[in-house]
Amino acid sequence: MADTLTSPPVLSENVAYFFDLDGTLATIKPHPDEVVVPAEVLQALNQLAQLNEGALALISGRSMDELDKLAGPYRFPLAGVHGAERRDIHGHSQSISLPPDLIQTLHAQLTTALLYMPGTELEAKGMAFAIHYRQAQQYEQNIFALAEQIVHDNPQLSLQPGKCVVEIKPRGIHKGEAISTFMHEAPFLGRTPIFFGDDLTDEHGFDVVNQLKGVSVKVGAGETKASWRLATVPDVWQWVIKAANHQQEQQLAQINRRKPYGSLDRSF
Ligand SMILES: O=P(O)(O)OC[C@H]1O[C@H](O[C@H]2O[C@H](CO)[C@@H](O)[C@H](O)[C@H]2O)[C@H](O)[C@@H](O)[C@@H]1O
Repeated sequence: MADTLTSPPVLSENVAYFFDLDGTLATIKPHPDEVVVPAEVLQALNQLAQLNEGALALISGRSMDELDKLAGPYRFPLAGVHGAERRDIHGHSQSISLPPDLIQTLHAQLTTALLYMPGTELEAKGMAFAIHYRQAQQYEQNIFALAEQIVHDNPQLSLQPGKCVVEIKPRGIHKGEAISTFMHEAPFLGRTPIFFGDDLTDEHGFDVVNQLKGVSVKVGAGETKASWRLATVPDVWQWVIKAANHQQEQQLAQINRRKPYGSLDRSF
């Protein structure tokens, strides 16, 4: 079927921006540690945030510590680990926790199981685990079976499949909930949300943004609930830079329109 989704419009004002990280602001790399967001994109994100009273958040499966490192020197509002952690505009953080003995048991169980699947990798994120198999895709089925068994045995957990990864996270946690929480508080409240994401975990976010009559943007190919599409991560970068420049020009034009005659430059 032909793709009917087109590039999202650049919005002018009263926007709340939400961005996923891997596969959206950063191209997918063989290993999670190799990822970067280009400096000019970070600068444009910061400019967008400043032009919108700080209403810009990163909504990611990564931990907030990792997000701060990737977004440095800027500190944006964040939802990490698919929404299990959140930091608001004032820097106040909240996170869901699981019993420490359960975390310890799962860590040991997963570490032991992965010894038999060389090339796979465990990413421990406190209250969640990502099992990566990008370097050992022959184990995909075994990894899913292992994760499904763990979730079956522990009803407080749920599965989050992704790109060459299966994640085990606290049940009921998802990006849609995180975006919804931001949208109920300043400076996001009352604005039109726009959310860019590329993966299954982002579909929860698209749902919420669609309900709020916002703009949902899928990055890359594949079925989606999003209403708009950008083909690649560099397309997202270009969109962000264009949006920042556009909004900056609009605000300058508005300021100039409001200037009283007396303040005109009369230095000729
Ligand atoms: O919600 P996101 O910001 O998209 O984060 C999702 C997961 O991204 C990372 O893993 C993925 O990206 C890696 C780097 O490109 C890639 O090597 C891996 O195969 C992908 O699954 C991250 O490591 C996870 O913690 C995130 O949940």
